Amino acid sequence: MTPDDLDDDIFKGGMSVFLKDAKTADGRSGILIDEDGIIAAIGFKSDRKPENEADIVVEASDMIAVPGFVNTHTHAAMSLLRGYADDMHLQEWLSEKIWPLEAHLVADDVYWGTKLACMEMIRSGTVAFNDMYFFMESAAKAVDETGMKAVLSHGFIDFGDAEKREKEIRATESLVSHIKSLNNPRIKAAVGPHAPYTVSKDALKWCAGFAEEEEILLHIHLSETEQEVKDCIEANKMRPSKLLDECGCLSERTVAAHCCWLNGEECELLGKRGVSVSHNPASNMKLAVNRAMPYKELRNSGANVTLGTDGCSSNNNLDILEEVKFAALLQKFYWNSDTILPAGEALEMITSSGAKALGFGSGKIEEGQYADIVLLDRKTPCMTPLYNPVSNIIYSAGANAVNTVICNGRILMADGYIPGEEETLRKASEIAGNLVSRSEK
Ligand SMILES: C[C@H]1O[C@@H](n2cnc3c(N)ncnc32)[C@H](O)[C@@H]1O
Ligand SMILES: [Zn+2]
Repeated sequence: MTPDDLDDDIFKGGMSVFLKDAKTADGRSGILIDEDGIIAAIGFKSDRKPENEADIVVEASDMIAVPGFVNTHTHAAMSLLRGYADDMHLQEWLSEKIWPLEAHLVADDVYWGTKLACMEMIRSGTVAFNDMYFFMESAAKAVDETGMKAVLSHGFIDFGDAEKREKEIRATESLVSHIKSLNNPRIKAAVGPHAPYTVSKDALKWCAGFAEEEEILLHIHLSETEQEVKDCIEANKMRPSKLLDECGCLSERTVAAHCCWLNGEECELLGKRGVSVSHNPASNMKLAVNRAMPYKELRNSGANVTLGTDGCSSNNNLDILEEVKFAALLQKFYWNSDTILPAGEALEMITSSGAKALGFGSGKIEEGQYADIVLLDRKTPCMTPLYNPVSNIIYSAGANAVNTVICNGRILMADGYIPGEEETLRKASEIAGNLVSRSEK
């Protein structure tokens, strides 16, 4: 298949797809996806010819099929802020550059910023993400159009101000009811209290109660810096994880991002509550938070450890394959252990553990599951030779090895081509320029 041969109809979804001769990790060949987007069968002998049954046949003899990747912490529309403020101290970066600019955001910015982010994520094999930002109705529209899956939350920040709190409660309720009204299985709502240092205890309790009532996820930043831990102890006489627990914010529906400055007791607590943790190594290194997430303690405690990119202003891209290599390397470097976070576990972080955190199926290529599949081209330099596919995926593959991406059975990218990408790049550059000039007036 070459881009010239591609018929735009193949991107519409609702059709059966046969990935002819695509190899799975366990050595089976060929995957058949039905018109509802479900994996109907894996592994075909030469006497059975599903190409006669399927609406679309993808010639995939050079392809390795892996589960679609999951990014469990990002601020997608921050793609517009890529390169806007770098090499700064975290609190100054947020309060002097990012928040003043975000005050000028409008819904259209978030729509195009999220579309841009989706293009970038699809290019590195991501099918699902967990997003916390503003004007999330517009993010939902962007996600719907690109065909990805996402959990969307309004970034709730009240700084202890009762009036702000009421406004954030209304914004959260309205987003949740909007997303539920879409009735789209690919798009879910979550509650997004930004962090224990920006959200009051009353608001944290409200967020926990509302997430439980609505049976939706709670997405929060936790212990990214040492300073926020010190401030929390001073203000509340307890560490941030304990504070969140007292407010009811820790459960199996919680995704906590960063989690760098946790002590052993906190790791135990997160494990006991069944929290999902999102490790964000690139952002942590760039913002010099000075500690890596305690992977081993968290995993041993039973927490569900996953991976996120954070936003494009602290990363500065959304490439999950780059991120997963950073994760494996940072853990080894920081904890001075050559065996910590081996390739197989790193792959779980961006597939099955990520899917579990967001409630999007098993994150595996299995019959009966929604087809979330990435085809990696083995005929690229970074995939050659192929002694160990898992090793190549984690340590050598780049986004350039990602050839085809399928989400819920719908083809989002085929042979490196994503419909609508050109327009998105043009609009996003234009919108980003306008945003910055508005903020400078
Ligand atoms: C949802 C809110 O989170 C902010 N945000 C983006 N990156 C980080 C980070 N590393 N730490 C804390 N907050 C962050 C966004 O700028 C937005 O204001
Ligand atoms: Zn973040």
